Amino acid sequence: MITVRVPAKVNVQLGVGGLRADGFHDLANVFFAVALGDEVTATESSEGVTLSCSGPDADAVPLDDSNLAARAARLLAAHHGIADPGVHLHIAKAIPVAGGMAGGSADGAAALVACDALWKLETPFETLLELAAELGSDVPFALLGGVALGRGRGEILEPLPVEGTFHWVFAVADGGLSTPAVFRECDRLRDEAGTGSAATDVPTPDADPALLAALADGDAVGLAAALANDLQPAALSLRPALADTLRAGTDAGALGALVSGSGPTCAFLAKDADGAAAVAAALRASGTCRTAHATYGPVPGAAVA
Ligand SMILES: C[C@](O)(CO)[C@H](O)COP(=O)(O)OP(=O)(O)OC[C@H]1O[C@@H](n2ccc(N)nc2=O)[C@H](O)[C@@H]1O
Ligand SMILES: Nc1ncnc2c1ncn2[C@@H]1O[C@H](COP(=O)(O)OP(=O)(O)OP(=O)(O)O)[C@@H](O)[C@H]1O
Repeated sequence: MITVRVPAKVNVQLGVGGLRADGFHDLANVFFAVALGDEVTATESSEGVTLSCSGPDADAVPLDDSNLAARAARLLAAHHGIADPGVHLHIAKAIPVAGGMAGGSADGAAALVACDALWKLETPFETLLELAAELGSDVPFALLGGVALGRGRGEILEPLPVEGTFHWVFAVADGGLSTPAVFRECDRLRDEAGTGSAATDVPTPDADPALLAALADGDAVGLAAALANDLQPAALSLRPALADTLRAGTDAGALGALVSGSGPTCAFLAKDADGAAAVAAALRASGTCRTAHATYGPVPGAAVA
């Protein structure tokens, strides 16, 4: 039996370029791995690839072959020519489902690492990264962890230097948002703005030097000032009540706030651990979210516990 711990992510910068011919967008995606995470346990089985899930959101997690953990197990087996893989994967789910924190991607990355260890395959890390990119744009980062710049559709990763620990709060919404729907709404808003086509007139984004410097210096105030998410207007357009959540967190003393990835989870940067606990308590009392968690990062990527 192998248990793998895997982090959720927040995008401290999510620059979204034009819509590509393949339906994806080029990104300048600064991923940041946080301690709020899932655990995936792989056990030998003679009954094919099977799944179970526990945690408050377990009912929202599909237990069929669409689950990214099952897809990861099958992909790894196919890569090694294993015709009839057998594994039971149990997901202990703490990452909000469809929350913009890459929960499914995290489980896919964790399943790659867990099955690789269970089946004693010793797959090179570079190969695991390639398999991860086949599963989804966010999956390679869940393997890598830390802080990294993702280019292309987010899968071409460059680790970034970071100093110290940053303290975060995540406000979990009722219900999720569909990632493709949020990208579509981003394009629709851009087309509607009359500044050109969302497909052809959006420059390729780049990482913000001020944000990179704040990360490298361990400067929470500087990072808070540089937080930026091009998907935020789209998430707010689809879920206007998120503006109340963002305001409640900043009113409670957060240094900075933004929608996490495609949302609807909102992320708040705090001064220190006590500040994060206070912001989380205020958010829980505000009635503007289902719950709120204080956590920290960066933390490593998917690894055997
Ligand atoms: C919003 C982010 O979470 C930020 O990290 C990611 O960009 C989304 O990554 P993901 O959930 O792994 O997404 P994928 O499973 O690769 O793609 C789902 C869908 O999201 C849209 N998508 C995703 C990534 C990207 N760079 N451009 C896109 O337009 C596409 O419609 C795609 O069909
Ligand atoms: N292991 C999994 N855990 C949760 N959802 C999964 C999983 N595998 C597949 N899914 C499906 O993926 C959908 C998106 O879930 P997920 O939690 O990955 O969203 P997300 O965090 O918004 O993703 P991202 O931030 O990568 O865009 C779910 O609604 C569910 O149908």
